[in-house]
Amino acid sequence: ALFESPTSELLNTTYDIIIIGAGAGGAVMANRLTEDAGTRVLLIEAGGSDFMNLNISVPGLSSTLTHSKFDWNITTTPQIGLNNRTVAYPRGFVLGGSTATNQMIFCRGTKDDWNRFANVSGDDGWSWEKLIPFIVKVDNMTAPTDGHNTTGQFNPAIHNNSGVVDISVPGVSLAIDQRGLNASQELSSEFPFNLDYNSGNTVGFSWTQSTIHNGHRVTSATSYLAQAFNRSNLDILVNTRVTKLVPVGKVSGKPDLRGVQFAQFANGTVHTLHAAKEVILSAGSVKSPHILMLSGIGDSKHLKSFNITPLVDLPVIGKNLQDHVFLGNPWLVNANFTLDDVHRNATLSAEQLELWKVNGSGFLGLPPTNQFNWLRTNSSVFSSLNTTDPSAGPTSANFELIISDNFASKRVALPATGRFLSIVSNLISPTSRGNISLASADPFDLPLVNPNLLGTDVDLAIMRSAVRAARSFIAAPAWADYVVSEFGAFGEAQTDEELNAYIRDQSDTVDHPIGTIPLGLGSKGALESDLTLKGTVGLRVVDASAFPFIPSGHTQGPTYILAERAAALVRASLSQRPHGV
Ligand SMILES: Cc1cc2nc3c(=O)[nH]c(=O)nc-3n(C[C@H](O)[C@H](O)[C@H](O)COP(=O)(O)OP(=O)(O)OC[C@H]3O[C@@H](n4cnc5c(N)ncnc54)[C@H](O)[C@@H]3O)c2cc1C
Repeated sequence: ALFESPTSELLNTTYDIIIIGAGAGGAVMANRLTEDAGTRVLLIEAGGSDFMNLNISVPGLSSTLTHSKFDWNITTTPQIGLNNRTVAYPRGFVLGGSTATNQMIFCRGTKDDWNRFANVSGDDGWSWEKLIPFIVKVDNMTAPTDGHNTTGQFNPAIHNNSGVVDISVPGVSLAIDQRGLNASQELSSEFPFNLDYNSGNTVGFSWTQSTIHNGHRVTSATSYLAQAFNRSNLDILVNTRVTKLVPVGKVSGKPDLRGVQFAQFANGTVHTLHAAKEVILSAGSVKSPHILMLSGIGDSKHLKSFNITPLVDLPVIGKNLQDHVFLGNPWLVNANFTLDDVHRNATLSAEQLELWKVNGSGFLGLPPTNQFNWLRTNSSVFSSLNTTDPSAGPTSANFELIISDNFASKRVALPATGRFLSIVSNLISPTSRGNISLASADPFDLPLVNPNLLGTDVDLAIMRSAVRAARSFIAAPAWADYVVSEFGAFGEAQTDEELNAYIRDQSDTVDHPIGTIPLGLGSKGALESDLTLKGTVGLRVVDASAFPFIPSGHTQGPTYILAERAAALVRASLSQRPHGV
């Protein structure tokens, strides 16, 4: 059942499992663990239950979600790599978490990404090969909204048709799509066509796959949670923030963290529930480490400076934050329509919304891009800096080029006139590491978020290669009669120094934080390979904070996959101890 507040019925129930956070990780866990009718689960979500809100459902309205009631409204600390600018750091605050507010691109990660996780965790179960049964449990490839023939746009052989999350290739074709394909053919050694970037090897030019079905956004709430809503062994409590984990005792000298405290408002009543079997922390890469720190788990010195009594000293918590970097590069184009028209013209956009309401068709049902390139930086860039390639291996890109039929910038507003083509350069295998730290000991205060975007010279060099590659792609004959000129500050940036200044001035986040409670052996890892928190019992972390390295793709798919295996691990461990912990 769904609870908008903690009623006495809920407070008097004994739950086997308490899950904190209903995003990508938490929703998978809630679904898979309640498949066993004998397991009683409580899912606690800080945000509300309005996950079918129009602004969430319509893909083309996703830009309205940042700074809305569906957002945690976080701003970063000043970013040294961005000339000390602060940037918005959106995180979903609703059933579905960030899957309800994201840009819907669906990636699985690569063979090398997952094999690296297997290496650093010492567990072959995280390798690509071993994960295939879990990978295919996630996505369900569906027909695009316009029903077009999708031959040559993805490889059906590697997709399941019975996964939980509906995905599709773009449902409306754009005038630039054919030019993109032609450019990849004309420059095939630099931008080779890749039939399916979700094969384990992303490298090349591909059609996008998105969490969109019939023009509607698909979230972890409309997929994993919707399947489980009516199960009598699942309760969902919304509008409620977990403030702290509390030990219920000790097992072999380790704190047993099955106690969960929560409240609806700052200074509101604090309730405590104890899970009979396990607590699953899935509050995402910003809030999961925050909750641990509030509970005395993290870098003891840091915690003591806020008068929090340390419980477990795990200095790595909050410190391995990694994120992708966004930079929109715009060209003025010679076209009589681009998506800029929909963004600028209120009448046209209202017409498109009416069309969408009929059957999900029209431009508002599109993902932010129909095609992209995933590319590797020339190794000479790394040798000239006396360093090695930071990507996980040859199947992983160093950067992504997102082809957008509009002015795509997080820094500069859409100009009043002109039509645009943008290539967003996305630094996909960064070396910078940032951190999450406490701003205060008050659980209703947000933590300090420092993703340290472009914090290293290597990252800046990869970004320069990404801007230069965008220019090479647009130099293909396919664009010759379409592109007029580079626009604004982009056009001025040619030398290395000019490029550095442009990149630092215009870059932003791609909203993919990971790694703040990483899997890994030794002091580099906070989690054992089964995702239990080191030095404790009764607690697992199942969300994007568990990745030791950032996947070289967008992060919702890898989080779903991680959670599918996590659910199998929890179920196996529950079946071995049916009568208690
Ligand atoms: C604007 C934006 C664009 C993105 N674009 C893409 C994209 O195109 N493709 C892609 O693959 N990924 C994208 N992502 C990233 C992707 O959505 C995340 O990687 C993924 O959702 C992470 O899952 P998670 O379970 O770790 O966290 P989340 O999905 O963020 O879920 C965490 C949940 O925990 C809840 N929570 C937090 N604290 C508490 C608390 N104290 N008590 C109770 N509940 C709590 C939150 O409200 C939230 O619902 C984007 C993200 C954003 C924000």
